Amino acid sequence: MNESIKKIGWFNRISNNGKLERRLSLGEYKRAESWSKYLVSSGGEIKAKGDQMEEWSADMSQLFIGNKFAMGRHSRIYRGVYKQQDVAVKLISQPEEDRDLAIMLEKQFISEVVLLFRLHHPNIITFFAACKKPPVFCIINEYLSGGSLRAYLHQQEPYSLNPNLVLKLAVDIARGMQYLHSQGIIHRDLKSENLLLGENMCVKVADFGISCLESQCGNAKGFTGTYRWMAPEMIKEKKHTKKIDVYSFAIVMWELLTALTPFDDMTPEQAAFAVCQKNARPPLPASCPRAFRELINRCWSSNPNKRPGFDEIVKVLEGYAKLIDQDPDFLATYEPREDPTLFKRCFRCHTS
Ligand SMILES: Nc1ncnc2c1ncn2[C@@H]1O[C@H](COP(=O)(O)OP(=O)(O)OP(=O)(O)O)[C@@H](O)[C@H]1O
Repeated sequence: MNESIKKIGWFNRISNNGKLERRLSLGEYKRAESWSKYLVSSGGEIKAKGDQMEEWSADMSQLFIGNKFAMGRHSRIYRGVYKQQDVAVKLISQPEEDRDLAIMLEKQFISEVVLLFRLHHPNIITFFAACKKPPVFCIINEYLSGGSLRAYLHQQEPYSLNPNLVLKLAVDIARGMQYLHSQGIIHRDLKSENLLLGENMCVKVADFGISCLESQCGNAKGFTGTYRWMAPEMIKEKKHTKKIDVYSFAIVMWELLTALTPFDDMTPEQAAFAVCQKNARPPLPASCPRAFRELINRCWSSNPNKRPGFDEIVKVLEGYAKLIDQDPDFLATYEPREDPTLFKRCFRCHTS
């Protein structure tokens, strides 16, 4: 047994009806050896167009599953080892009693796998493989030991993150989103819970369950994103564009600056109403550097056309990062109105 497998300690298995059974001890594991015999037996591969299926389908003889460490609304996430690498295994089980939900989860699974398969970027979670054995689906991604950005922020004192760290994290997120948009994909659920931390506080964008190709997104009717991070046009169920992710990015920047939950004195529905009807936004702290304040205010503008795209956001943030290299106090002392050329300078230092 290799070291990675020993590390995760316990091993689970899926029964013939697709249910995850109790953990196996190491002794039992030796008999079970891997998930292959449980998950692959009835040939539940992903049915997809073309040859992609072959490339996505997990080689189940190479998958070992350890402890559950997180849960989503309809999923459980386990540590695991796949082809000798640390992975997170997301198991989605379709409820027997709710056919509509079961169909929706299957659609989301297929869509997430199709999108993940084509994404390759240092700020996007790395996808390894997937398998489908209704009523259970699994997605195997790289394991990110830092957990979610939300969990990290909730361990910090409010307003305590160093602005330079805020900038570093924001640059990572913006680069991931810039790449995603360059691929024609809208994330539609960008929030700190769907941002994961890897080595050296590198942030990676994750959870593409409700993402879509911009050309195929349609309107947002029946949509299940998260209100506190959701752009007003999305809440109103109008046709939406990539700019909804820019709005959510502004809320994530607010989270970085405050380490709090947006609109935490309201229910999600009250927050949605306040955003749409009263143009409410979570209050930026007085300590917020002006460089961030200006960018955030543009990004969460109620008019999507006034929001910058991620190309511009990345350039601006990278420009700030370069200026910090020259002057570590740059963010504290930045006075934009007295220096109208700053944005241009930022662009120049990025491109030079
Ligand atoms: N690859 C990973 N590495 C480390 N932690 C992970 C990984 N994938 C997921 N997690 C953890 O599991 C949580 C839920 O994962 P994810 O958002 O992918 O599930 P989900 O079913 O789509 O959730 P929801 O539908 O509620 O948004 C994340 O917030 C994170 O804490």
